[in-house]
Amino acid sequence: MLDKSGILEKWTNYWLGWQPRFFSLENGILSYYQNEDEVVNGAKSAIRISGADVQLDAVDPRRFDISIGNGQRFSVRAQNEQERQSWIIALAANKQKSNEIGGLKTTINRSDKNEKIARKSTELKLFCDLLKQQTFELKDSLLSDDSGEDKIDPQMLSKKTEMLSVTCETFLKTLNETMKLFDVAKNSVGGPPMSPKSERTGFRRTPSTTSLPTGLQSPNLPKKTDKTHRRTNSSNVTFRDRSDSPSCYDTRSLHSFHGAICELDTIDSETSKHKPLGRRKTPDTLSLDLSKSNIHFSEDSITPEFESPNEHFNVPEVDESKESINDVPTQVEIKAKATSEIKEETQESEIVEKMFFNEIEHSFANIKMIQRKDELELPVNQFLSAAADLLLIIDKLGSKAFAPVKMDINGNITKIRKKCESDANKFETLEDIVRSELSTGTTKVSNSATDAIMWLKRALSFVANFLANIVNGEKNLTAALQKAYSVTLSNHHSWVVKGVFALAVKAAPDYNDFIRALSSDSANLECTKFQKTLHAALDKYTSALQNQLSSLHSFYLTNNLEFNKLM
Ligand SMILES: CCCCCCCCCCCCC/C=C/[C@@H](O)[C@H](CO[C@@H]1O[C@H](CO)[C@@H](O)[C@H](O)[C@H]1O)NC(=O)CCCCCCCCCCCCCCCCC
Repeated sequence: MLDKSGILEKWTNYWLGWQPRFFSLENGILSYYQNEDEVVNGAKSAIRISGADVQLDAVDPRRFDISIGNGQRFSVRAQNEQERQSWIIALAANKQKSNEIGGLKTTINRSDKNEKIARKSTELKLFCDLLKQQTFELKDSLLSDDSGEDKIDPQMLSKKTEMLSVTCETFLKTLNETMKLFDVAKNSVGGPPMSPKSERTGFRRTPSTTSLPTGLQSPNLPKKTDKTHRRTNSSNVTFRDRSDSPSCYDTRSLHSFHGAICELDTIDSETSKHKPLGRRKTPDTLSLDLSKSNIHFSEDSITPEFESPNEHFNVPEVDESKESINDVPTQVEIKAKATSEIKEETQESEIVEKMFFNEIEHSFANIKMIQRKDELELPVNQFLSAAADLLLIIDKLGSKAFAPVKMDINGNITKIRKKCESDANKFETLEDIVRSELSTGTTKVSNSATDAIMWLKRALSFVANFLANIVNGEKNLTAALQKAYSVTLSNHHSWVVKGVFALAVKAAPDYNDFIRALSSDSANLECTKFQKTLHAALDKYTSALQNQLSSLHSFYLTNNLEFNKLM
C-alpha cells in the first residue's frame, strides 16, 4: 500500500482557519496529530479510508476534502498541487487496497455493482490526474533549458512515453469496465441496453448535460441553462439539485452519475467558489457518495469540524466472514485424495523439468560469488545474465503494463555491459566496475555504470522482496507487490512513478496465473508435490538473490554511493 505522512493544513473553524497538522496514512487508516511529536501520544482522530470519499477542490489547487459518511467531511490543504496529487494517489491506493481486503465485508448489504462502480470512479479520477501530470512532465522534458541547449535524453523520453502509454491504456481499460458496469446497473433498473456496436467496443455515446436520453432525465435534474443549478466542479462530482427526495440506488441518480463521469471536461466551475469549511450547511446537494457506493440526495449535509467534540473515529465495523460448517471431507473425497496422491507420486519425476527455474539458463541460485579479500563479490556476466533471464517471466505474464519495468531493467543491463566492453580493464565483478569509476571520479556522471548497477540492485531487491512474501505464504499478489514496493522502491520514486506502480500492480496476475507462469502448461498446480518442489525452488532462488543483493548493498553503503534522488 502507498503509505504516506506529512504536514497538511486542516480547516478548523472560522477563528483559527487553516492549521498545520501532521497526517499519517497507514494500512488504510488516515490519522492526524497536532504535530509530528504528538504521534507517540496517539492520534487526535482517524478514519478508515475505505469508507471515505476524497474530492479535489476545483478552485484551490492545494485543497481536497474527505467525506467520511453521514454527510460529514473535513478539508485539508497540501503544500502545493503536486503534493496534493501525491496524497490523492496514496489515498486512492489505500482505498483500493482496503476495499480489496475488506470492502465487501463492510458493505455486505450493499449492491456489489455499485461498490464496483464507486471504486472504478475513484480510479478514473486518479488516472485522470496522473495523465495530466505525466503529460506536463513529458512536455517539460521536451523543452530546452534556459541555456538553449537541447536537453532531450532519448532514454528518459522513451521511459516517460512508455509510462504515459501505460496510464492511457489503464485509463481506457478502466473507463471501459466502468461503462460496462453502468450498463449492467442501468439494465438492472430498467434502462435501455447498449447498442450492439457500443457493446462491442465497450464504449457508448456520451450524453451531454442537456441531452441525457429522454426518459432518463429527471425533471429535477439541473438544466445546463439554469445557472443556479450548474454542476459545481469536475472533481467533486457533486450537483446542486432542487430535489428533496432521498433515494438510494435511484435510476435517476445512476443516470446522472453516468453523465458526470463522461462530462468531466465540460463542467462549469462558475459556481464552485469555496466557502471555507467550518459548520457549513449545503442544503439540497445531490452528491455521489462513493464510500457507500450509492448515489443519494442528502437534504442537509452538515460539515462538522474535524476537531469538534463530535468528531470521532469513523472506523466502520467489519463483519467477520462466517466459516463454512461443511469442511469435513466425505469418504468419496478421502478416496479421491488418495488417488490423486498416487498420481502425484508418478508425476514427481516430471515436475523438475516443468518449472521456470529449470528452463532458464541463468539463475541467481547458481551464481558463485567471487572471494575478494574479506568480501564476496558478484561475477558480472553471471549476474547480468540471471537478471536478463528473470525478465523472461515478465514476458510470460504478458501484460503491456510491465513494459516500463522491462525497459528499465534491460536498459541498466545494457549500460553495464557497454561499460565492460568499452573499458580495457577486464572487470570480473560488479564491484570492480564501481571501483574503477570511483578511481576516475565518474560514479555520478550521467549514465554511469555505478548508477545503472544501483538501479538494477533496487529493481532486483523489489523482486526478491516480492518473492520472499510469496515464499512466506502471501497468496495475494497485489499485497505481495505492494509490501515489497513500500520497503524497496517507494522511497526512491516521485509521486508520478508511484502512480505508474499503482497502475502496473492492477495488471498483476492472480496467484494461480503467476504460479502457472512459473510452471509449464502441463503442470498440475493442484499436485502437492509440485507445490512443494516449486516452493523449494522459489525459496532457493530468492535466498540466493537476497544474499547477493545484501552484499552489493553493503558495498554501496561502505562507499557512500547510495543516493536518494527521487525518480
Ligand atoms: C508480477 C509482476 C508485477 C510487476 C509489477 C511491477 C510494477 C513496477 C512498476 C514500477 C515502474 C517503474 C518504472 C521505471 C522507473 C524509473 O524511473 C526508475 C529510475 O530509473 C533509473 O533512472 C536513472 C536516472 O536517470 C537511470 O540512470 C537508470 O538507468 C534508471 O534505471 N527505475 C526504477 O525504479 C527501477 C524499477 C524497476 C521495477 C522492477 C520491477 C520488477 C518486477 C518484476 C516482477 C516479476 C517477478 C517475477 C519473478 C519470478 C522469478 C522467479
